[in-house]
Amino acid sequence: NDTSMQHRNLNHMTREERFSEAMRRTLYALKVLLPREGWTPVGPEMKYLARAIKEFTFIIHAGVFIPCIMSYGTNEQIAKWFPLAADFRIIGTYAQTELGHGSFLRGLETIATYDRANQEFIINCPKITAMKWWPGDMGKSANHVLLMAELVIDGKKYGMHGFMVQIRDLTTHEPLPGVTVGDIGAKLSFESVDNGFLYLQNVRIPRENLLSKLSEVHPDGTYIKKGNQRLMYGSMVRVRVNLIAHEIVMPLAKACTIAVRYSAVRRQGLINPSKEEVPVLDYVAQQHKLLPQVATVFMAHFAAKQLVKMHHDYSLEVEKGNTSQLPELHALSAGMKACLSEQGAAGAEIVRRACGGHGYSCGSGLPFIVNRMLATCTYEGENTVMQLQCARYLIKCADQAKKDKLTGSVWYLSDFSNMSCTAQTFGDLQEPSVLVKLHERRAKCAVQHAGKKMQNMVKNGTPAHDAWNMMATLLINAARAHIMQYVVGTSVTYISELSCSASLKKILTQLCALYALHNINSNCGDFVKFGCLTSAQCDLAQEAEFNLLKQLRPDAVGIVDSFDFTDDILQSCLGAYDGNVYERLFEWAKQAPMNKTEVHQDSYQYLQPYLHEGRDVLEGRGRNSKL
Ligand SMILES: CCCCCCCCCC/C=C\C/C=C/C(=O)SCCNC(=O)CCNC(=O)[C@H](O)C(C)(C)COP(=O)(O)OP(=O)(O)OC[C@H]1O[C@@H](n2cnc3c(N)ncnc32)[C@H](O)[C@@H]1OP(=O)(O)O
Ligand SMILES: Cc1cc2nc3c(=O)[nH]c(=O)nc-3n(C[C@H](O)[C@H](O)[C@H](O)COP(=O)(O)OP(=O)(O)OC[C@H]3O[C@@H](n4cnc5c(N)ncnc54)[C@H](O)[C@@H]3O)c2cc1C
Repeated sequence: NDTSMQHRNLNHMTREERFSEAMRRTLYALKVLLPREGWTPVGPEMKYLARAIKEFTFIIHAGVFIPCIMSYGTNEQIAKWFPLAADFRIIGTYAQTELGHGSFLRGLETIATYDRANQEFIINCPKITAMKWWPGDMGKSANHVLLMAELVIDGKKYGMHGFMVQIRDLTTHEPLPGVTVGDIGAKLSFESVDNGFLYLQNVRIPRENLLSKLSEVHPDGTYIKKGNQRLMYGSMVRVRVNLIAHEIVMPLAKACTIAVRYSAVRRQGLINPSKEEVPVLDYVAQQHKLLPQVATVFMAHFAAKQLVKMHHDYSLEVEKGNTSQLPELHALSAGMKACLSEQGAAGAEIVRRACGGHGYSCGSGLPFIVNRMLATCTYEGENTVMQLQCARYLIKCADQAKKDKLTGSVWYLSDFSNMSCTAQTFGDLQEPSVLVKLHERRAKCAVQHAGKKMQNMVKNGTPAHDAWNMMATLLINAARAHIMQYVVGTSVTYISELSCSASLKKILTQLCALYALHNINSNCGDFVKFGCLTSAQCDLAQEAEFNLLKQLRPDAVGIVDSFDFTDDILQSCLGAYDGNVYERLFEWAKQAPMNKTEVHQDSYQYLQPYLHEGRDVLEGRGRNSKL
């Protein structure tokens, strides 16, 4: 109810207005509104905030830069920089991606050369492709960066390390000497974020600015490794784990709320010619578009909770020096981020399109969501690259499964029990345990299939790296299959252990079955090819899905209402709680800047001569048409 937090209509603002407004609102919320325990904003307001604010600033400052200080800094460095960053007295970003490289980190070109005489690092972008490009909050906001650069001592390269680099003056906010920095320009989304470019030329920083939890450089230039160097990639794992809830589950839930509510209001066409026009939600085709996406919200939410717990447990172990869980966590987080962002972004577009013409209007609130979700397929690890990382781990585990009993998320690779499906009715295929087994079997076969193909190629003389490249599509499919069995399996377990009313558990179980069956029916080629289902059972799987659509239709609006988004959060003429779609659309359009005058003078000047000629002809004064 705080008017300072109410959204102005984003679609009627310029990019610079949105950038400025997001910064005002973010600082107001985080520094004025929210109670805090040290850095952490606490209380129910924080949860509301994560749902409420459509456009944050300082996402990277808060979500990446500060956690990196904690992950890569020594206690002294944390004591120095954390309080400043936590209180926004320095604004930072995570500057890793370059103009020439984003996925292949070993190809990064920015270098930090140790100057022993002055005990400093000299930072350089040796050529244009080395310029940092994309980091959020970097173009106009940040005055510091956590710069990921190649450490060089006496001509020897030591790989990517993290350096704290000040880029703007703390009084004037002007770029410091040797720093060229700015905004990279208009993007598909994230209009309020100043993703930036950063060109560094002979910028000197003290030796103490190398974040030294995992390695350090002594004054004489001696390099000391202090831990598992893979932890240098830890920031990316943490963001991948956390972004699923924030940037995939939440936006998809908003999109589904809008589309389902609108579909319950929008009447278009007839089912029974003798009856009145129906709400489009009564069309099974519409249910088939919307309800599996609603189910995805819940299943992705449950799986993400499990992954967050796994990351938390791993973090506690790392504090004790045990990094043994890192390979599995990296593979799972990379795969989950890639597969759920792929599903989420596609799902948001499916439900947008299901709203017809008004779904194409920014007044629906849907284009904002769709465009923003598209970015999740690219940032924090481009999806293909992440799926291949996941597949790399699965192939290794499949080899190990031949001699060891595996545990964790890959346990099923060493399960050699009979997994044939005995389903005789579509009801059998709605059973959670049957659906879990089907997904495990499909994943196991997909991993083994990809591995076998590569082994055969290598046996026939193909170099391993070429076999890997040529089988990439199979490997990506194996990664997707692995994640799907993880999502279905964790969701079934989560729901079974949930203490809630029987009616709620029934709905959640139906949604879980719908999610699993929709995945089976969308990938039935795999399920038949790997002998998981017969062709007749595939028919039953389709019947099972259609039956669930029918069962869930009466509760569809109630289910999305349970996400509890206010109208101010949704900012949607189609998804407002009162369902007054047409009045809201008309009111919204009238507020558009284009309508602030009845005649648009700038364009009228071009039209005027022709209109006056037309007027004269119609009033009998003018010459006949030139044509
Ligand atoms: C307040 C809450 C906030 C919540 C968050 C909300 C976020 C909101 C939205 C934010 C918006 C934008 C943020 C975006 C930020 C960015 O995009 S930051 C930049 C992200 N960039 C990347 O992800 C780069 C991807 N590339 C890589 O990670 C590596 O290049 C790649 C892994 C692809 C290859 O690594 P290499 O070392 O070259 O080679 P490889 O041989 O494949 O791997 C070697 C070895 O290392 C293991 N490995 C790789 N990565 C990791 C890792 N991250 N952790 C652990 N281990 C890793 C790999 O498995 C291999 O192991 P093996 O045993 O030899 O098999
Ligand atoms: C909105 C947004 C915010 C961002 N914020 C930040 C930030 O704050 N900090 C930061 O450092 N970066 C940030 N980034 C950059 C982001 O991390 C990179 O864009 C991302 O890692 C992808 O790398 P790339 O752009 O080099 O794509 P590329 O890797 O060049 O991708 C191009 C194509 O090559 C393919 N490809 C690449 N490598 C392989 C491979 N090994 N095998 C098969 N195919 C391959 C990809 O699949 C893709 O199809 C942001 C990006 C966006 C869009």
